[in-house]
Amino acid sequence: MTTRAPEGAEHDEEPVSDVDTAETADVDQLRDEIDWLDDEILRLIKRRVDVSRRIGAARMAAGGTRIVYNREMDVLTRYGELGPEGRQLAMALLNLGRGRLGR
Ligand SMILES: O=C(O)C(=O)C[C@]1(C(=O)O)C=C[C@@H](O)C=C1
Repeated sequence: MTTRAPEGAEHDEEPVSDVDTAETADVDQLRDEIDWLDDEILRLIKRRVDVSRRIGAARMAAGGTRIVYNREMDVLTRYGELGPEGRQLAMALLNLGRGRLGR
């Protein structure tokens, strides 16, 4: 069944036509995908933090430095593909890996 939106109806109101219903279904599906992606991203970030901390602990136990600047530059360059926000993201990841040691 197709109904028409009343004159002056706002777009963010309840769906009133088949088209609106289809768009809402699309958005719901896309949001499900975003939720799934965010879960995966979080899982991978936690894994990265763990691996980064293990490398740092092993290096320091061997008398090495906590930070390796050329490796950090590689990470920053890689995420720089996403522009300035990518570099911010890389810095956040590096800081998470440093944990308390880096504060
Ligand atoms: O690659 C390393 O040697 C690491 O210690 C990992 C890592 C990282 O999180 O990417 C963490 C700290 C270093 O300063 C550089 C890179």
